[in-house]
Amino acid sequence: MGELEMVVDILTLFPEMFAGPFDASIIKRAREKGLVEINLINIRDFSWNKHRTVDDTPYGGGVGMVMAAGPLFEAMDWIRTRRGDPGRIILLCPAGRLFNQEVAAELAREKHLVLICGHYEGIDERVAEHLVTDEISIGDYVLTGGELPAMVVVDAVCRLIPGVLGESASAQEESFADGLLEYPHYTRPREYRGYRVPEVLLSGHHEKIRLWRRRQSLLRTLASRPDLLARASLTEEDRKILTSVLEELKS
Ligand SMILES: c1cc(-c2cnc[nH]2)ccn1
Repeated sequence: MGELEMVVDILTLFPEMFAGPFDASIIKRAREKGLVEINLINIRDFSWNKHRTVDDTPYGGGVGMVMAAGPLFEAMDWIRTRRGDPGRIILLCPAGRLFNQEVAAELAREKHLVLICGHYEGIDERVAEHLVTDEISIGDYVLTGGELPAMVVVDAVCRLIPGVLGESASAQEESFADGLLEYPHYTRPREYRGYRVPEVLLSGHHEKIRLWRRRQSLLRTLASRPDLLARASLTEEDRKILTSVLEELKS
């Protein structure tokens, strides 16, 4: 068993939604290795009534229901008694800080995360004001709730935890840690329906292959995500490659 690197407590109304993504592949292996512990906590278990409701009508009137603060505060009390104060208490919501690789790396440094999956028209504001430490959005679209965003965050964060990815994958991680888009990948056969693999990849010339791949990453990033290029950590070699690419485009 590996040393426990991360505990993730997920507060949700639909724990059953998480069966699947966390019971397969890399996250499953990380849990089996004891590197990551993921606990699904049903907010309804902290309901204030025997009907297990956790929402109520909005003060000030209006349509829809609001998720009550009480059950969420009491679920946090329960988590604290079991495991002490979490490093972050994250509310998944459209108004949150946009999630990206940088945020994933920041969260991966924590030992204990709590993710709150909201529902209904909204959550009592006292949760955002007095309970959570971070609000995170996975993009500018409204979903049925915070569960899918929670799965995205857990996936992106857990894969950064030491030991979760295999040696080769984590080595690859290093090469893309500089924020460029990936170079194209090919595997057998050398030709498929007339589509051939680039000759350089068949040459066995490792230095040429490395340069070709780096050039492809820079070209792809320039073409599709110039914003990433502006933020990427480029080497002197990269700048020379980009200069030659731009010269070629001009000619
Ligand atoms: C995070 C949460 C959400 C969301 C939560 N509830 C409805 N949409 C959307 C995007 N990122």
